[in-house]
Amino acid sequence: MPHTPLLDRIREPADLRNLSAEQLKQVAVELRAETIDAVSVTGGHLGASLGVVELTVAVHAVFETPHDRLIWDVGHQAYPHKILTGRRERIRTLRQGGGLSGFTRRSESEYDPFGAAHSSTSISAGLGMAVARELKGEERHVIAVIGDGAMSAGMAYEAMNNAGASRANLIVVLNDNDMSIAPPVGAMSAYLSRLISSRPFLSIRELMAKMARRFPRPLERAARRADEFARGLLTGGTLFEELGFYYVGPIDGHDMDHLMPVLRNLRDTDHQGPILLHVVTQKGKGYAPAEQSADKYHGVAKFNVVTGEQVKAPPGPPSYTKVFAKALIAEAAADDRIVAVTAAMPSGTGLDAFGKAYPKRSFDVGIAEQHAVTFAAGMATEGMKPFCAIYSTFLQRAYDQVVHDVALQNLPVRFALDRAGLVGADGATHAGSFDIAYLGCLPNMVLMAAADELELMHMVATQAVLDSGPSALRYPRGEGLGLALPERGTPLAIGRGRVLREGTSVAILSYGARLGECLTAAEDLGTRGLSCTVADARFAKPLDVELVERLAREHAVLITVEEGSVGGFGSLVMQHLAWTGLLETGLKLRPMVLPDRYIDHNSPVKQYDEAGLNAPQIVAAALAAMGEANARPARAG
Ligand SMILES: Cc1ncc(C[n+]2csc(CCOP(=O)(O)OP(=O)(O)O)c2C)c(N)n1
Ligand SMILES: CC(=O)[C@@H](O)[C@H](O)COP(=O)(O)O
Ligand SMILES: [Mg+2]
Repeated sequence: MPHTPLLDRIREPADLRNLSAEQLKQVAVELRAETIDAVSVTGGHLGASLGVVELTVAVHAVFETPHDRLIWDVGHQAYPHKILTGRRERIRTLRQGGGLSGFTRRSESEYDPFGAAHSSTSISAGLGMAVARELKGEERHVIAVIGDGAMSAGMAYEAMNNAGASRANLIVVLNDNDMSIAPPVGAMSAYLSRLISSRPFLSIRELMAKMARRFPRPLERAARRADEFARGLLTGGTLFEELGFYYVGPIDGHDMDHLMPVLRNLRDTDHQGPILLHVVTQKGKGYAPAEQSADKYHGVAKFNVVTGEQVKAPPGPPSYTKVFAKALIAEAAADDRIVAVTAAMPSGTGLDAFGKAYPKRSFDVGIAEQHAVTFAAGMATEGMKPFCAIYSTFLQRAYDQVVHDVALQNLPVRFALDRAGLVGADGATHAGSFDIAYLGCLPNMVLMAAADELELMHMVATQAVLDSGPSALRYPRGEGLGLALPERGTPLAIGRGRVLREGTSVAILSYGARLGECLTAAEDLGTRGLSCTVADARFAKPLDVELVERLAREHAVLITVEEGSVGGFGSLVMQHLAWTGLLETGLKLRPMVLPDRYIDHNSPVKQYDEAGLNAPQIVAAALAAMGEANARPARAG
C-alpha cells in the first residue's frame, strides 16, 4: 500500500476544503498512487482515472459536493472520485461481486448524483438537475465532466443545444485527453486540437466579460455579443459559444495552480448561462506504463505496479471477438462489398484487425451508435454489405435507427452483437440482456445466436450471403471452447436448428451460448433416469417451427434456454406453440430466461448462477416439470 499520510486524513471532500494549495497538490500525488495501487489488484479502467486526479481534487475542493452535483460522464474515470468520497476502504472491491461498481452509481453514494457507464449522458442529466434547481428555488452548482470521446456522441449536442437556449447555469468540464478507447476520430476531435493550439487571448475576453457584467441586460447582451465577436476575431470563436456556452480555456488539467483559481472563478461568477471549461489532460498521466501504452491502459487486468506488466490469464482459446474478426476478414476477402462499421470500439469488436486488412472498408464513426446504424443503412441502399459491429448493450442507443432506418426498409444491414448476455465485471450497465427481445419483435429481422466459435464462423458466413434483409448475430464476451476452426465459415440454412442429442422425456432447446450448460444438464438428467433431447435452435427468427413442434409433440417437458430477458427466444417459441394448440396437450413448457431484475457485476459464472441459467438450475427445472407431468393424467393424443 502506498504511503498516503495526507490522503489518510480525507474522509470526505469537505476535508479538502481547509487544505492549502500545496497540501492539495500533495493529496493529488497520494491519490494517484492509491489509484494505481488499487487498480493493480482489481483491474479496471486505470487510464481515464489517472487523467482526472488533479481535476477530481480541485472540483471537490472548490465545490460543495454532494450539495453541488458532480456528474462523471461514462463514470469509468471515477475511481479517484470514489476514493475521495468515502469509498477508499472498499476501492479494492472494485468490479467484484458484492463490491463497488466500476462506474458511478446512485445507490452507491450520495456523491454519485447520476449513474453512468453508457457515454454522453452527463450534460443532459446535469441540465435536468439545473432546471430542477430553478424550479425548486434552490441554490447549487451542477458540474458535468465529459471526455472528448463522449463529446463525439449526438446526445451531447442535443444537451448543449438545449442548455445553450435555456441559459441554465451549468458547468460542463470538457476533459480533453485526445483519446477515446482508441485515438479519437471525427471532425470534433480535429476541432478540439485546433482550439487547443489556437490558445485564446483570455485577458481581452476577461475584460469584455467584466464589461458585459456591468451593463444592464440589453446592453449586457450587446457587450457579450461584442465579447464573442472579439473572440471570433481573436480566436475564431468556438463551437461551444455558438451553442450558447461561455467557453473558458483550454487550461492545463493537471496544474492545480490553474485549476483552482479558474474553478473558483466559475463558482463565484455571476455569469448567467452555461459555461464550458476546456481542460487538457493526459490519459494515464503519472504512470509510465500507462502513458507509454497505445491505449493508455484504458482497461487493464491486474498488474505489477513496478513493471506495469499485466497479469494475463494463461492463453486460452481465441475469444469470440477474435473469431468474429477472422470470419469477417475471410468473407471480405471473397466479397469486396463487405464493409464494417464500429462506434469507437475497434479493439472491443475486433474491427481493428479487420481495419488492418481492409482499411478502406472499415469505418470508426466515434461514439455514435445511432449514426453508425443509419450510415450502414445508407451503404446498404447502394448494394454494399455493411457489418455493423456494436455491443448488444450499446445498440440499445440506436434502437429507432434499427427499426425505422433498417428493419422497416428491409435493408440488409448485418448486426454483429458482441457481449451478448451477461458480461462480468462491467455489470448491469453493459449486460447484453435485451437484444433478442428488442430485435425479435421487429418484422424482417433474421436473428441468430452462436452456441460456440465454430457456429459463429458459420453465422458470419450466413450473414455475408443473406442479402434479403437485416440480420443480427449475437455472441458472448470471452473465450470460445477451443474448437478447430476452418479458414472460412459455411453458410447455414436460414431458420433451421440442429439436434445434438436425442431423447424421449425432456427436450432442452438452447438458443446461443448456454448450449454447453444444456448438454451438461442432459447428462445429469440421464443419470437420474430422464432421457433428454438437446437441440440448438441457431435462429430465433425465423424459428425452426418443424423442430419446435416435433420437440413439443414428442416430449413431456420442453425447456428453452437463452442468455436473454423475457420477451426473447422463449417468448417466440411460446407464441408459436400457443397458436398450434400444442400448449393444450399437457406439455410442460419452461422458458428459462434472465430474471426480471438487473444482475450486478461479478464473474460470469456467478452471474449466471444468480440468473438461474447454469446446468444445475436447468436440471432442477426439468425435474420439477417432469414431476408435474407425471402427476397429471396421461396426455391426450
Ligand atoms: C454509448 C457508449 N458507447 C461506447 C462506450 C464504450 N466506451 C467507454 S469509455 C469510451 C471512450 C470514452 O472516451 P472519453 O469520453 O474521451 O473518455 P476518456 O476515456 O478519454 O477519459 C468508450 C467508447 C460507452 N461507454 N458508451
Ligand atoms: C467503459 C466502457 O464502456 C468500455 O471500456 C467497456 O468497459 C469495454 O468492455 P469490454 O471490456 O467488454 O470490451
Ligand atoms: Mg478522452
